[in-house]
Amino acid sequence: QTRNGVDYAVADLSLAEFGRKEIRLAEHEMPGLMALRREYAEAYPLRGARVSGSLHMTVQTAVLIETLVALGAEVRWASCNIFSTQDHAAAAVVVGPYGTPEQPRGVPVFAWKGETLDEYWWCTERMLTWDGDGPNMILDDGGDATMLVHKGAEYEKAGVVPSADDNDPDEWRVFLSLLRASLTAEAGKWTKIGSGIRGVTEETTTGVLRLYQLAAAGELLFPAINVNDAVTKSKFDNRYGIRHSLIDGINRGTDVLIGGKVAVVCGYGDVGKGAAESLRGQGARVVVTEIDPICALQALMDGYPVKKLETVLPEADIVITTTGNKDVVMAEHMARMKHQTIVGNIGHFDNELDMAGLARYPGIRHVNIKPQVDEWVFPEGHSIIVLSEGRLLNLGNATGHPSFVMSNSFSNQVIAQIELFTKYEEYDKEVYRLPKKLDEKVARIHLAALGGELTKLSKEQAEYIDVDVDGPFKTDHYRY
Ligand SMILES: NC(=O)c1ccc[n+]([C@@H]2O[C@H](COP(=O)([O-])OP(=O)(O)OC[C@H]3O[C@@H](n4cnc5c(N)ncnc54)[C@H](O)[C@@H]3O)[C@@H](O)[C@H]2O)c1
Ligand SMILES: Nc1ncnc2c1ncn2CC[C@H](O)C(=O)O
Repeated sequence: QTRNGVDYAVADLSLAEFGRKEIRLAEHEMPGLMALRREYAEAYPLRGARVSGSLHMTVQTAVLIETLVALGAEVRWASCNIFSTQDHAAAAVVVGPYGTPEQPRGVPVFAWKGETLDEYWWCTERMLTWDGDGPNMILDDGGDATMLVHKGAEYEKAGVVPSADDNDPDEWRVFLSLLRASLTAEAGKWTKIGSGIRGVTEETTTGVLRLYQLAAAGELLFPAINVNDAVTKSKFDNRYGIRHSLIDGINRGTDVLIGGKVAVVCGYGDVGKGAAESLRGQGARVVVTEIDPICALQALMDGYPVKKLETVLPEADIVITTTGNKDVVMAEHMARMKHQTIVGNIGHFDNELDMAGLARYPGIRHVNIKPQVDEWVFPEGHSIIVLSEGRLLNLGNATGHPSFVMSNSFSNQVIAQIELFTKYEEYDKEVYRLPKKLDEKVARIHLAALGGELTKLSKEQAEYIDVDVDGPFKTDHYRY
């Protein structure tokens, strides 16, 4: 739809007032973004930027979007997951701080909670399709927007969109059919869009992996900044954000007592560490599975047994995947689980759980309990409870990470957008990280907001540890 010149597709514009109230409260908890608005108030460094954003459309993301606009950008937005949109936040962003549902004056948003796969890719295409000149920046989470541009340009060059294989996931089939229709409707659309992009800033681990793969293959169409590996992003959002939002999702989804239960956490990276702490904080007996001896040893040193999933299945009450990998919990595993074991994923994509294999399991019966909570009953009688259909449950069953930790992540996003948009000629078609000085700048803002008091190095001390009095305080290879 278009109202007052603002394109949008959201659940219900009348939710905007509620969304605006929560956005106002969130701003107080997002000191990094508010500091950047003050720092760049009159400079408008993003004037001329046309940012296409694919990132969970939450209250926190609304503050990010309105920060980009405050710095001069034009923005179009879609969510990067079919269940993660908060409809009141989406409505508030379309209406804007000064508009009304009748006369919106905000930003085009194409997102609602509970999209189908077809609707998801329709929203993603709309987010990338501008009147006149196309986007000149992408802000991505997981890489779907970047993939649409790259695959679109690739298939335009090949002159054909390939057909999906029989064992391809539905998502890929839907993606290819959207591209087939898009290439028919407008020849050369994606090649043109790709050539107009100055750069992409990527939010998450899985999206960053895809960028490095594109770069390694020499296929990256534009420079990229890996926001995930800013220390003030992944060592905070991935860990402390999950510590907060994992049990939120399990509680809202099932209201099952977590204390005393056996909870299996697959993966002990940044997210897995937060997940284990979240569950142990509720009194669960946490067991970790890992492929990497270093992370496995960390888990043991943190007091968690490290076992193979097959070993711990007979006693597991809760199984959570956090790996960024695929095929971690298969239908055969689920068939061997205890009655009413809770199964969920907090990795970026749903392919960590074998949902297709579960749906095909002989004699399986599906019972929807409520939105994003499904019981799957095996023929011999036991059932499992799957959250958010295997999609990231902290956003599907709850509201994701809290504002303060997203302020860290999104401050890095805004800094990265300014860096790439204003200095894109200095960048090649490679993947970059932000300098440590900017990481420490983000940390300083949030440290102050929590009342932290930094100790000042003397000149002699600085020389002794070979750093500058004002930082950077660590070498590039320091691990935190
Ligand atoms: N839900 C959220 O809010 C949220 C937030 C941040 C990141 N993420 C996503 O979570 C995922 C993990 O992110 P991360 O930063 O922790 O990545 P990471 O690489 O730090 O950790 C993943 C861990 O999983 C392990 N692993 C890989 N395959 C495995 C397998 N088959 N069995 C057991 N362990 C295995 C790896 O060794 C690694 O230690 C990514 O998809 C990321 O995009 C989600
Ligand atoms: N509240 C949130 N708003 C937007 N994105 C969120 C929120 N909580 C988790 N995420 C996922 C983004 C996260 O940085 C990632 O890496 O996936």
